[in-house]
Amino acid sequence: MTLIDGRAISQAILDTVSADVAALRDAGTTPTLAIVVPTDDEATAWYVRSIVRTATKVGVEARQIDRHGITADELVAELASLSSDPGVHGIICQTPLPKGVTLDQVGQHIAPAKDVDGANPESLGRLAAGLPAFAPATAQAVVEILQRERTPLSGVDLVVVGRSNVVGKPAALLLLAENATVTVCHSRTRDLAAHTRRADVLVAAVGRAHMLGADHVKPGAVVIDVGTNPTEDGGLVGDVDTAAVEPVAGSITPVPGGVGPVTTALLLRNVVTAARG
Ligand SMILES: Nc1nc(=O)c2c([nH]1)NC[C@@H]1CN(c3ccc(C(=O)N[C@@H](CCC(=O)O)C(=O)O)cc3)C=[N+]21
Repeated sequence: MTLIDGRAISQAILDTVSADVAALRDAGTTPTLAIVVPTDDEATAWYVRSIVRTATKVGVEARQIDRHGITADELVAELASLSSDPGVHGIICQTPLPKGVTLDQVGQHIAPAKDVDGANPESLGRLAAGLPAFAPATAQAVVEILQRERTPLSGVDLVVVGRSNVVGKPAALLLLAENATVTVCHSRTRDLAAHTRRADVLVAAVGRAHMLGADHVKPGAVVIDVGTNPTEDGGLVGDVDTAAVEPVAGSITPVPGGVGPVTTALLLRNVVTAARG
């Protein structure tokens, strides 16, 4: 069993991003990411700090816009204003959103050219149609890890557990584009284990701590654990019970140290892509 090193993959991506940022800066453009923070949620605050820290390291300017408890109308106005600001290349609006506000509602006000976390439904539609678009960074991270681990994808049985617009659905679309035979399972799926046990590649994106155990995994399978579920003692666990699955799987991404760091690196890579225009 191999533990996949997400931090090393993240660093490799960031090395390329750093060089690309330096070239853009030499040409007179400072890649700039606007981070709209509509919540004072602690996990979100951690993620925002981590984006700002990593952005600073690679030379991307991170503009943090704290708007705790913002209304839907105000958020729409903020996103529209950033969309037309020529000094801003990428926009991410952190979730969770204030009560009564949904990402579907506000995401459409992020210009697709700046939609570096794939929040605009138009970006998801373009992805489905095979047109150039930004996918949510977490969904991209799943594919990037599999490619860097040289996991064959063409024709393989691949199961995604979870169908959210931010992870499961876009990950399934990206993996379909890699010619995997993709099955999407979800909360209404009958006999989940019967599906997941057939998977050469298993992607867990449900958001429930340790939901998948040894019984769900095919011997030798590659397991990508997207879950970042906070524990009572302030730690973080995945959707997969890693200790239980270790003797069965061929390789697995740990939590922490797996998909999370790669997500942040790809968000910044997307900002560079957006800044190139
Ligand atoms: N619009 C939007 N897009 C997001 O992608 C998004 C969001 N909102 N809201 C919050 C969640 C959370 N999230 C994480 C990303 C990286 C780590 C990460 O890198 N975690 C480290 C360790 C953290 C620790 O040890 O506490 C790791 O997994 O190794 C965690 C969580 C992205 N989110």
